[in-house]
Amino acid sequence: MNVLEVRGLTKRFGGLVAVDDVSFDLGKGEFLALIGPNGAGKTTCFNMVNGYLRPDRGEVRLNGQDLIGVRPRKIVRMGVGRTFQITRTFLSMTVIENIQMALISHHRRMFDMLSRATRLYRDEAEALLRLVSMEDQAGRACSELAYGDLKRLELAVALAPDPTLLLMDEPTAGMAPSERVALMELTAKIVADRGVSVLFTEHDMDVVFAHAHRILVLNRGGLIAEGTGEEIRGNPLVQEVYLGGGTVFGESEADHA
Ligand SMILES: Nc1ncnc2c1ncn2[C@@H]1O[C@H](COP(=O)(O)OP(=O)(O)OP(=O)(O)O)[C@@H](O)[C@H]1O
Repeated sequence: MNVLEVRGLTKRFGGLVAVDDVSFDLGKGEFLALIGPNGAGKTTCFNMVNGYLRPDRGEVRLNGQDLIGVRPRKIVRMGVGRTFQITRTFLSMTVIENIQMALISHHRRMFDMLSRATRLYRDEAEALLRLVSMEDQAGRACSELAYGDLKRLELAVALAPDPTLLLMDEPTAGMAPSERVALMELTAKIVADRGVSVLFTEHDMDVVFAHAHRILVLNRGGLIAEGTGEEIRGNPLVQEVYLGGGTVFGESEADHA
């Protein structure tokens, strides 16, 4: 059975059809990229999968269970994780406290902000830190972390609820090209080891072609292509959309700098 099944997903904002009759499947352990120019509808698609937005039409099923109308928190409990930016509040905490907080929230326990020495889920948090090779940074304040380390921490936090599906919206945004490759290699290794499926959006085509098992291309809300990296690179419609946007496959952003 597919982990995720999306059928006829449609969302309008006033007169604009942001997502137009989009259908796709995501298999177990698959790394699926959702790409497209700015405004193509990628984030809107994500937000309908994780319950932040209700579609006007269409179906979303996780392991056969209908997700339409289910609240975002419940969707997380059903196994959909999402990398999210660590906010200002969380920056004031240490690395390990951030992961403990995610574990505590997942297990519906109360987090005692005043008791910094909390031992709750410490072992599990340390295991997650080892997964992203940050065990030596457990006691550091997040505000001191380098950007690449913060992204690795975000990945560990997203894995805390033990998701079967991980949604990653532009996971490498703001990173240097070399850091992007390292983060995606780490992500690919972890998700393969844990059998997690990943749906990710990404503007860096080098990252997409290096890691996606399959690629979906959105343009103006509609799915215009689906296939392997090779198929997508050779697709004339996709080339036209990207060439029109000034992006040439095979050139990294560094080439434009
Ligand atoms: N809440 C909203 N209200 C009105 N229009 C919206 C809203 N959210 C998104 N849109 C519009 O819907 C379209 C799709 O936006 P979306 O953010 O999903 O695209 P995207 O592919 O994620 O773009 P980007 O790559 O720039 O993040 C855009 O035209 C956007 O302006």
